Amino acid sequence: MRRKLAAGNWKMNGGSAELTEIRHLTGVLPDSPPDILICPPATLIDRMRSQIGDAPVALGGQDCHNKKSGAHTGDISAAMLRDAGASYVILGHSERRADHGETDAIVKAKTEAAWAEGLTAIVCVGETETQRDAGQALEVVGAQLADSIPADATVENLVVAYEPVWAIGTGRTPSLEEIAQVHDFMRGALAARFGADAAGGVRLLYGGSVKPGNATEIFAVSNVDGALVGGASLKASDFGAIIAALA
Ligand SMILES: O=C[C@H](O)COP(=O)(O)O
Repeated sequence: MRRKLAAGNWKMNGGSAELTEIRHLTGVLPDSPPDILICPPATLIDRMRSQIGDAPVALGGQDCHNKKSGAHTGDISAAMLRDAGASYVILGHSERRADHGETDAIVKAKTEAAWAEGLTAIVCVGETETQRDAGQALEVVGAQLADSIPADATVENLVVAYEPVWAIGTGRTPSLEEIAQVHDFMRGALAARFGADAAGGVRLLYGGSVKPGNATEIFAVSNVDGALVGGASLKASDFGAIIAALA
């Protein structure tokens, strides 16, 4: 049985003032919540840890370097994330792939670094609008899965997020049938590579314009085990409603 996961990606948003959102969120959690994760900017992880107290909310980073330490100005290692209180890290988000030229090989190296520090990697995949219009969505997602995920994936160390690039921050979402098609495909691809048991336990998240208004129908889709939420995770009432839809 896969535990559902509601993951919030704050991206490059949030400072001291937004820490109050966490206090509001912990006040509206359902009695039996799914797994909850927030990935704030790295500058906030430590303070957010203090704000959360005993609430069942895990913290994660939004990226890490593939090296443990050294002369890499501006970068953060998986060990540093762990030291700050993170247990997850998002890797290969399309914004990193686009803004920083991250290739599948780089994502794979970062995933190995995350695993070496005991972090669970949320590896992101997803096609552009041009690729979808050309009928290449499954081919693109399949190649990203094959080339971004290292060989020793397990139920504990891997989560996969399907985020069609054209649905991120746009208010547009794929049809429920399209989400099901990609998620079923991903489950099959993972099973072919890692075996049915491991693949059957890896959580598959949908990401891209998830809101309180569409969360329930998306969470009912085959092989959707939760969501990676951007904009709506910044507001406690919205993220709380998405969490409730998953509970
Ligand atoms: O990581 C989160 C995704 O990029 C989705 O962002 P969004 O919910 O703002 O569309």
